[in-house]
Amino acid sequence: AAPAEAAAASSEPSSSSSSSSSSSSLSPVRLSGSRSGNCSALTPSAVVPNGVSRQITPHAIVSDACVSYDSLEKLNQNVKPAVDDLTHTTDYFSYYRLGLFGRTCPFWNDDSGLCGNIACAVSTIEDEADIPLVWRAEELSKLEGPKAEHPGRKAQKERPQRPLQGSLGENVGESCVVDYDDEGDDRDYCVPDDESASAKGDYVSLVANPERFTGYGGKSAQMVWDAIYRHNCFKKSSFPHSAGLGMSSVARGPAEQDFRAVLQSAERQQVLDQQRSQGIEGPVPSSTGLEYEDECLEKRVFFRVVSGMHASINTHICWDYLNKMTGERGRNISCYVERVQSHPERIANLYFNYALVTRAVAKIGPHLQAYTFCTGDRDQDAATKAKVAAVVDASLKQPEIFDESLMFKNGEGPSLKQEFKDNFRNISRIMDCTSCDKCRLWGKLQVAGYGAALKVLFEFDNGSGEIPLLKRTELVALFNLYARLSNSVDAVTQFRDLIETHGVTDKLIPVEEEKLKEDEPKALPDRVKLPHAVGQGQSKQHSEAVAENSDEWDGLKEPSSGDGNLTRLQQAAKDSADELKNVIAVFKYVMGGFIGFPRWLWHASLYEMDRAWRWYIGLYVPPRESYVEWPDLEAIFGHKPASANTEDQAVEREL
Ligand SMILES: Cc1cc2nc3c(=O)[nH]c(=O)nc-3n(C[C@H](O)[C@H](O)[C@H](O)COP(=O)(O)OP(=O)(O)OC[C@H]3O[C@@H](n4cnc5c(N)ncnc54)[C@H](O)[C@@H]3O)c2cc1C
Repeated sequence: AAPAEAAAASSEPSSSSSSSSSSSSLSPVRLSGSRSGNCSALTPSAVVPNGVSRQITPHAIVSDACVSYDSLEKLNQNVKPAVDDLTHTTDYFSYYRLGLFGRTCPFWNDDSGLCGNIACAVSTIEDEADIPLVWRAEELSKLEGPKAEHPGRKAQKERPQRPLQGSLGENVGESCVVDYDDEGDDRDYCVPDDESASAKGDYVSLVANPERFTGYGGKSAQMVWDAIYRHNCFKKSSFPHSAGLGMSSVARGPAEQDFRAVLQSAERQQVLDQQRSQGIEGPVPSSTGLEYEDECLEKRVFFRVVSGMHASINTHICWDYLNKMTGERGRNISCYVERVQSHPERIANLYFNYALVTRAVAKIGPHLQAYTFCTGDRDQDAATKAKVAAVVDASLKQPEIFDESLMFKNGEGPSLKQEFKDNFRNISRIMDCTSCDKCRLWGKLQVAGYGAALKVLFEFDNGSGEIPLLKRTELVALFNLYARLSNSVDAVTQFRDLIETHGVTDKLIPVEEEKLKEDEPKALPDRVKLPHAVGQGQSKQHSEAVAENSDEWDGLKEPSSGDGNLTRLQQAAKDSADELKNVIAVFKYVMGGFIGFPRWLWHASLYEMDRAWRWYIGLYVPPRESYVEWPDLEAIFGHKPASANTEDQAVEREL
């Protein structure tokens, strides 16, 4: 993707070239160039020579948008808590329906082992034989949490409130989750028309499957990225000045186009492989046109969206990285520096995407007031609506952010609009070649999210008063994409601070306490935490969870070569911290008792004397106010300790 990246770099404003290449690429992100901040001032930017990565300063305007980097970071301080809350705590936005399984990679033959076969991804990275099973790429790639099949029309009709019959969990508001559109949204917007329409998709939990390091990589991942960057070219007819390697005629149907693309891609891949085997770095044979700096706004935007998505995924991988030998999770600074920070144009593209999606959310937001999120649960519906409104309010704090009205207007612009859309559909199909379920989930969701954002930006006219019709899947994808980008922007700012504190290091920076708690159920089953984790009324679910996790734990219990020691040490340290908290709580309680006792004794004595006097003179005697009771352990500890619950004790004994 080197030439394409150079093209992205070229879209940085040229006004501050003096600050460019000299500064260290390892220094905190510096963004360069400046612009008036007025969207209407947008012009195609000057071209810089291949390979020149400009440094950028915080006050610079993000190219092709109309907002500075630091304004976006400030905006994100409001957006992040709201969008995290929305995507983590509402049923509507935390489950996603998509066709994940049974799809074949339309670009390579699965038999070749290059795609669709998990083994190819695993075998090409480091030798995994020495790695405990739970940390191998194959395991890390698997989807976790509940999964439900899309119910047929009959089930939807017969059980409108419980069409999924509790398969996602008893407390899930199913009317907030089920997508009543049987056509499947991903097919509608992001997958070409000739795709098999048989699968109706599954519902998966986005919260149980966070986007983070999975170990997926090697040739399979490389081919997918290569395909994304090189297959999705704009037709030659739209590029009068583009490279001569493009398609010579316009194919009739999507399948025919794909076929041609596959043939072309195979040829290009051959040349690329040859170049790589000879150690030649440089322009890949491609028909993107970008290497020849076909720099109309639309084509730049298309590339920037893809590159920004790639940068966001890589930022999350480095942010939530796993050392597969020790099971330690943490921030991987050198990974981030290598993959993202040392390429300022990738950061620029990431921020550009953030601006673009913010604009889409702000544009559609007011229309969502009329939207019903959960047909069968009024409370959840109201709560979801309020949380969506909070995100939209936050996004509106920066009114001038991206001016979509400048796109698809001049020159070849209008003819590019359909291609833009088709290319996104194509990218969605390429995602089926990702042989890692979790990566495919997030890859597809994000592409669908960009598809929805582009639809909002370019299909709906602000002035017309027309209400944009987004389907459930598109809305869920859009807001979860926004949450991903918001987390990436936040991670970029936090990595900047980490680099200042730790320098560029290979050592993982531990994830703070809160994050560890989220991760524990995967890394350390509940059985380990039983005495602390069991709360009131949880015993049944708890014992089920223990049963479910016990296999996983068995894999970790007696690691053959000391693997997992660090994780258990972390757990031991956490247990000690919990105990210390309990001791402090008891200490405070006892000391509070001592201090309050004289006062209490004085009041109780006066009260009792008053009662005695009343009894003596024959007046009404009020009931006694003082009595002896056991301390309320829940109030002291903030939860009911396991030992106080006999049912839970039984579970403990069983184990
Ligand atoms: C759809 C998809 C989703 C994925 N999700 C995950 C995931 O959730 N967790 C996980 O651990 N792994 C995931 N991966 C794998 C991950 O993206 C990398 O491919 C893998 O970590 C190997 O990284 P790499 O350093 O070889 O370079 P890659 O990230 O594979 O990059 C390949 C080439 O693309 C170019 N490039 C890199 N970044 C950019 C950019 N921002 N803009 C332009 N060009 C760029 C570079 O020239 C690079 O050499 C996913 C892969 C795909 C295709």
